[in-house]
Amino acid sequence: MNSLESKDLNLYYGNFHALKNITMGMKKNEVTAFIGPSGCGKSTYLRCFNRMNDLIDNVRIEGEVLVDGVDIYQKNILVDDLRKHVGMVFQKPNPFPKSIFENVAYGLRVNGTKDKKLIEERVETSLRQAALWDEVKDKLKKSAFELSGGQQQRLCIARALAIEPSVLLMDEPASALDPISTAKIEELIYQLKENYTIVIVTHNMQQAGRVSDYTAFFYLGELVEFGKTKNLFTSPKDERTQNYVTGRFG
Ligand SMILES: Nc1ncnc2c1ncn2[C@@H]1O[C@H](COP(=O)(O)OP(=O)(O)OP(=O)(O)O)[C@@H](O)[C@H]1O
Repeated sequence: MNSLESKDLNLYYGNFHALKNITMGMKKNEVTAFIGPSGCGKSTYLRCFNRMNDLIDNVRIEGEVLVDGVDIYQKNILVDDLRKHVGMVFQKPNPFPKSIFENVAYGLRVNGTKDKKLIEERVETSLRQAALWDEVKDKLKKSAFELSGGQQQRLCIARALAIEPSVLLMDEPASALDPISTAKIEELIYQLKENYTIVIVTHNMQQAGRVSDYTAFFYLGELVEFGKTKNLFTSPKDERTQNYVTGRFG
């Protein structure tokens, strides 16, 4: 079964038709990259899967969006529960003005976890999963703002992992980072896919090639092509995909 899926999905911002009849599915424990020129709808589509678009005025959605086979736009869906299941990491690291420890513990506390030992264990595990533990284990009480940009982004990943989602949506998670931090995030994505379904929006085609199993190419709100990353980059079927992946526009 697909972990994430949409059927005939259309999304409008007011009168603007931003996503046009998107039907596709993303498999469990695979990494899918969304590529395409600026404004083609990648982030909009990504945000459909944890209903982040609900926070934007004037959005209208038609069609179905399924997470583990469940239509997440049904009336009885609890959005907070959905977001526990489908975590998200944004383009710019956005740690809270709290200590490193409290940033990662935050979601657990909000969910009502009181067991101190459990929280400590989960914080350590999440920081290890995010490949940050060794760098911060001696300064967990320090402010998250004392970390570098790359460390802050891994902290945000640890924060997302702490509440044990099964899906991780990443919107250009490395675009604000230097090459070494970017490499760390890419390595991390590779390791995380064993346990998570990951979707990453990226402008960097080399990055899509390195980290993803499947790639979806979007253009002007349409899904133009979707397939195994290797095939999409080496033998694209659509001329627009070919022009984009060979750098002729975008
Ligand atoms: N809150 C909003 N209100 C109105 N229009 C929006 C809103 N957010 C996005 N759009 C429009 O929807 C289209 C898709 O935007 P989106 O951010 O999803 O594209 P993108 O492919 O992720 O772009 P980028 O690569 O630049 O981040 C764009 O034309 C954008 O201007």
